[in-house]
Amino acid sequence: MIFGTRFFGQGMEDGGPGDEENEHVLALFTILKNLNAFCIADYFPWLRRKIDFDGYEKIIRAAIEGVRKYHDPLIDERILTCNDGTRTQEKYVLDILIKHEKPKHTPKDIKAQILELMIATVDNPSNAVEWVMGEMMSEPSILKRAVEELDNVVGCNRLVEESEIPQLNYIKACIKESFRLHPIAPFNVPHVSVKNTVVAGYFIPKGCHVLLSRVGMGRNPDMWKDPMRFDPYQHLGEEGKQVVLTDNELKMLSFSTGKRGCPGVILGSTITMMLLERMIQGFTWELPYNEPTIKFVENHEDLLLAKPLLAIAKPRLPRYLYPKI
Ligand code: HEM
Repeated sequence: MIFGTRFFGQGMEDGGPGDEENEHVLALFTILKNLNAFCIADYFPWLRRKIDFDGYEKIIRAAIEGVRKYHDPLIDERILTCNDGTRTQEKYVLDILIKHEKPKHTPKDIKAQILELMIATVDNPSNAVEWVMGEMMSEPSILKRAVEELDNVVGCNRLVEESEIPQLNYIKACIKESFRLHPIAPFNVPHVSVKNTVVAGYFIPKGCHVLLSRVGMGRNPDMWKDPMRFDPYQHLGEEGKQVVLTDNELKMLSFSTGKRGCPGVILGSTITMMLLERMIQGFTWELPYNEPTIKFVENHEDLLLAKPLLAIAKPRLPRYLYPKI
């Protein structure tokens, strides 16, 4: 979508990502993991490259280099071919950024924007779906109801399409519940107040760093009944009412809200929904016999499942829907 390539490098023989993409994704996750790290040079820029308590500046510099060694040569080459007229297509985000006229973006801006889009997109959908799959497998009635919804709306002779998302309300509620109970990170990205202000009776001085706790909101017992239980029903509301994955009342934090809220709500919702729908429509899922239970334990630095979910998938639709098997 951004570059017009599925992943960096040649990939594996089976069509999956290879070493280069693994390195790229690992570097993106390192940046994300350290988003809230305390770096003294953020407050006193003249200390940059001089004092680096706990080494966070070094970690982030290395991770950014790890990402940019894949991005930047492609961006530089695309800028050349767009500018000399060899490339006329405006098919991908990169083409659009390069050809944008008012304002005209510099190569430095384009590289920064692409890096931002990459770190903004990579983690939330996969984390939400991994947790929801774990929750569904440990509570099979949830999985059964989700699969029944797909069978009723789509049937078993073709794959679910994006246009059907509005009719898959229960599955949407499962994803929303995953965003509530299992956010990818304990805090939202840091914000800085631009003027003195009062929010909910709290005085926030100008220049203050404001961190919203995603777990504090999503697991708040004053707001949610039995907050540690995975319960998609609490998002369903009245019969026929659409479930939306955003929460502008900030009872929980999925995409956040306001001027700096996530600009990728529709794309992010679609990626997450399609990933889960295709997985549960296309396959039955079981735990391996040597690991029959799921340990719902979170990582220390982020809130990913500490031990990645391991499950066995078996096709459940007619054979012609799996051309590569
Ligand atoms: C399920 C998927 C996603 C979730 C849950 C999610 C959630 C969020 C959250 C919580 C923020 C922080 C908002 C704030 O600072 O208050 C954010 C920011 C952002 N997101 Fe998403 N996001 C998702 C997918 C995407 C996608 C697909 C894109 C790209 C097209 C994207 C682009 C961005 C950008 C550029 C920002 C920074 C906005 C700014 O600082 O002004 N996100 N997202």
